[in-house]
Amino acid sequence: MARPRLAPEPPGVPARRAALKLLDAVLRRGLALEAALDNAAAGLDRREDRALAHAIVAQVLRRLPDLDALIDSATQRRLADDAKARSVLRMALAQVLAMDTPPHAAISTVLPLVDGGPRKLVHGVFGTLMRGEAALPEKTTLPPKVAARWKKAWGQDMLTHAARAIAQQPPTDVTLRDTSETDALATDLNGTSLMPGHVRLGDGPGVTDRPGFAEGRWWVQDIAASLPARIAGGGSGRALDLCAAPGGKTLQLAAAGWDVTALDISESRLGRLADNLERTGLSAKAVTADALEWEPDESFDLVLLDAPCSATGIFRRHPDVLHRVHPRLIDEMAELQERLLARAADWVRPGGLLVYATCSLEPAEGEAQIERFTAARDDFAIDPVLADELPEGVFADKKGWLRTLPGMLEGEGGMDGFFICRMMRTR
Ligand SMILES: C[S@@+](CC[C@H](N)C(=O)[O-])C[C@H]1O[C@@H](n2cnc3c(N)ncnc32)[C@H](O)[C@@H]1O
Repeated sequence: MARPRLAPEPPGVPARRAALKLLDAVLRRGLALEAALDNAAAGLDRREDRALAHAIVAQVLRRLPDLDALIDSATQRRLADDAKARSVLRMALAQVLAMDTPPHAAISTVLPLVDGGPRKLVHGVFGTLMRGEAALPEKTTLPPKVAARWKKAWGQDMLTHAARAIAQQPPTDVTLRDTSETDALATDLNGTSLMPGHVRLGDGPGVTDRPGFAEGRWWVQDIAASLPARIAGGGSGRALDLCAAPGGKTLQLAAAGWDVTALDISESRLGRLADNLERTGLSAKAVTADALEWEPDESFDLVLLDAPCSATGIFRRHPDVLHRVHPRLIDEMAELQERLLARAADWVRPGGLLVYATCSLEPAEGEAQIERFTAARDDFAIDPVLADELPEGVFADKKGWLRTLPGMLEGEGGMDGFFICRMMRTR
């Protein structure tokens, strides 16, 4: 017997249904936003719906404590953190208060998600907040545990900058294959350059439709993420890019003249690296392996270890890290980094360079690693990062390493949080 056909959902509802699934995957199951997207959006036919689901959830994650405070102000009994009613209210409010969605569109597309459940409650709370002209506070509230951790590490000022940064969409930076094209491409891309070989995109079409993309004259990479390979310098020797995929730093090293071996444990991420090499016409030898087990045949003139980390430094682009990264994960990552660093160091030839980097705002994944490493290895010395290797307004620490924080380049749109240290093997 033929099954009865389900009536199609009203327009706008499938994207919200996917958003609800995605929000749950991040907040309850602790998955990364990007990693959970394919599964959450599997039933969607239209690319626009997938992008909308992602945008709604990213916006909720940016403003979660402030959205929850509004919801709590309009409920007599506090809704549980993981209550469906709270989730759909977060989504509807984020759309009205931060995405310019008209209130009737925001609420009518989430109510079907609580059919047979707390529909009346959701409608009532939303109505109360709209009638009261609810607004998000000017100053964004960071999740309390993150704020406490970062305040201890970096002080109150950093929190103010981080709160400002999370409320905004970060700019898109690109790194150029050929530094001599900086002025020409800054003009073509309607952007501004903060250092040779860098352009911050201005208004214009989507990234892949911009001049020079198809010919591989540049790739997307935050200016902070471009600094580890920049300070590795140009070279004609052998470079090992350890933990290389999807390959932003491999491309930089290859463009700077290094003979690059790019190693990563993830075959699928190395597939993206292969695509990037093809588009840019650059070359590198790709190796799929676990760096904790692999052994090279010879040593390298340069080893760049862009280690796996908590990724809290890229919270502007991946706001999920603010809600799913916990001290235990940071400790696990720090332990892995320590093991990777010890192996990476052994593969540097005497006189060669080791660059260690993480896109983390946690000292355990940066400063503490290098303090411990240099105390244990007297065959390595920090090779201080110099002012003329950095964009104007960004300075190295007096210990010679570079720590980028929210607030740096703030007037120009900010930069991601990174820790970078260059060391030389002395013997
Ligand atoms: C921060 S990302 C690298 C980003 C990359 N360097 C770039 O610039 O595009 C860290 C990478 O480490 C890889 N990774 C994690 N554990 C690894 C291991 N044991 N051996 C090799 N690669 C590993 C992950 O697959 C991931 O691609």
